[in-house]
Amino acid sequence: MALRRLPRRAPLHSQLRGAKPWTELWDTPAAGTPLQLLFTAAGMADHVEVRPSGIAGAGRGLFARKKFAPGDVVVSVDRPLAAECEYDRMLDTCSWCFHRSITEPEERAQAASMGLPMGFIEVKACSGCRRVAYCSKKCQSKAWKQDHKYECKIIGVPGRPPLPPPVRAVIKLLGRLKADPTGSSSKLLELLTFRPFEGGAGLDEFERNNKARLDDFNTLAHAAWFYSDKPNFDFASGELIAKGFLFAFYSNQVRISSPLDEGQYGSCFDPLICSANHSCEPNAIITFAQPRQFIRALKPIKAGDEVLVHYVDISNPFGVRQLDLKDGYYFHCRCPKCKKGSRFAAEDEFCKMGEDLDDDWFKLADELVERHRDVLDKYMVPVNDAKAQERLTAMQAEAFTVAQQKGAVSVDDIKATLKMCINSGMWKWTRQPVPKLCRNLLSVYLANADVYRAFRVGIKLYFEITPVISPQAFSPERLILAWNLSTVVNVLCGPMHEDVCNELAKEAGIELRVVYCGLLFDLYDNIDYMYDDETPFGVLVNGTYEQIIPQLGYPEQQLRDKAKEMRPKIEELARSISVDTI
Ligand SMILES: C[S@@+](CC[C@H](N)C(=O)[O-])C[C@H]1O[C@@H](n2cnc3c(N)ncnc32)[C@H](O)[C@@H]1O
Repeated sequence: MALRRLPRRAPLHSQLRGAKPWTELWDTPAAGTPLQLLFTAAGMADHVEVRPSGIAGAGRGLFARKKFAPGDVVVSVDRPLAAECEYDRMLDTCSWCFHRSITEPEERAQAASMGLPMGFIEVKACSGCRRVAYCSKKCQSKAWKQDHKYECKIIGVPGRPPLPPPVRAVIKLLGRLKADPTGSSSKLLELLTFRPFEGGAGLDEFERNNKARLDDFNTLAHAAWFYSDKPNFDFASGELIAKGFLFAFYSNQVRISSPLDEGQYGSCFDPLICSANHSCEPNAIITFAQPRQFIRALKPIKAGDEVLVHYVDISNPFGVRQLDLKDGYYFHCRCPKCKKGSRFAAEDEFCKMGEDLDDDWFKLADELVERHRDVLDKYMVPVNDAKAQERLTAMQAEAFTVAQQKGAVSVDDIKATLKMCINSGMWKWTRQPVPKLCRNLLSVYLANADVYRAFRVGIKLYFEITPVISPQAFSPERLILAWNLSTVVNVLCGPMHEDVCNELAKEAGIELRVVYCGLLFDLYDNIDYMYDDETPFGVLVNGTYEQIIPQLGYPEQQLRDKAKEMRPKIEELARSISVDTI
């Protein structure tokens, strides 16, 4: 971050002292019940309501007012209130609708030939700032009208380093509030009632626990306020409001990504969506459909049930989930599952008791204890024997460090870590980070166009691992994996890989074309629960299905029966793939 460090300021709690408490500010009759205005504006008042959460200490939560079946849309917003592109996406992704465009000609032609939207979309930089881009005049004009006008001159200053996405979000929110401090924009102040900020208490807690981060945070909030021409408001100091907005964005932001692309396009914050609390056993999920954002039911939800989503990967063991929530969202999870602790959950189980680690692994484990001493707390595995606990914890730290490493990781490093987990006899294939390591291996094989190996790890993931960690067949993980695997199998069915097809048919009785159809059926039957026909992924899946299946010259039911018959064979092949042959 290339921002100049600004002069130290008094701690937030002392600035707040003597000021009107935040809660009082928003309790004026004009403000209405916090969040009610936003709900009414979005027309969701009949579907959901906000009231005290069933999770102790979690503040408010989102509750269903009617019943929802799996896949139903519980909440829908046309575009999140604040949504910003990542630094490296600002010139290839539309800053309004978040469709990405591929700029490299060869890659673009390939994407277009596969029917992928990023092969057709073209973005143009804003002629004012040249820092952000749009895919159409319509998107540009919507963005300008809503809030780009407040940041265009600020971010376009020649030589000024790009501002972090949350700072840009705050500049725009301040601009909106400044332009209309008492009118409809005043409802933006409801953002300050969000946990963990709620009246500045979250910031005070932040200061107690993480002083260094608070300094950075104050610097960024000051920068947003300063660049916005230091606005002030009758009801509170502009800089405090900037802090509140920044904290609300930082601690509640949701990643913007696309199922058709790896990586992150941006981050967003929407008060309606963000009123749902986290659970490690959620009944709903947040999805993004460029630029619409939804909460969709994962399980049946009854009227009166709290709608709970996941903020972090819930297939991780208890300790890792708790830390991810603490680091990313600044709270300790007190969902019903976490209240029971770590001992009984499937994702925390090892194949054997920690004390039963084979002697052969002691030397490696002791080396890892030294290497990961600083993070042992984070990966702690509770075991009765202290030495066994330290060793298993260090192995878990090593496995997660490799699995979460950013940037290029070699196939050898991933495989060595997988071997440690599986050959030590401690990990199941479904215990994290083994699934993550397999997914990383799949990405590397795909990037290297190593189609056969991608197929092997892909079927291991799709037919053996993911059904356990993502039980709903329409979960994004399952659908995305089905799509990736279907493209791999389709390539293997081509003339270049005839030998592979023949060998699989001869050795295992597996017909790859039938496997391909089976994957298309899985996708077609489940896609609507998560991505409707207006989303790029929905269009792609439905379009591929409608083009391919009728061409095959068999009645659809006959193809479905054949795919069903083939399934146990491919599942058996998946199970037979060992850590040495993956
Ligand atoms: C996106 S907001 C959700 C709305 C929030 N409960 C409110 O009252 O504004 C996230 C905040 O809710 C609280 N929260 C959400 N899920 C929680 C959980 N499982 N356990 C404890 N607190 C939770 C935390 O304070 C967290 O920072």
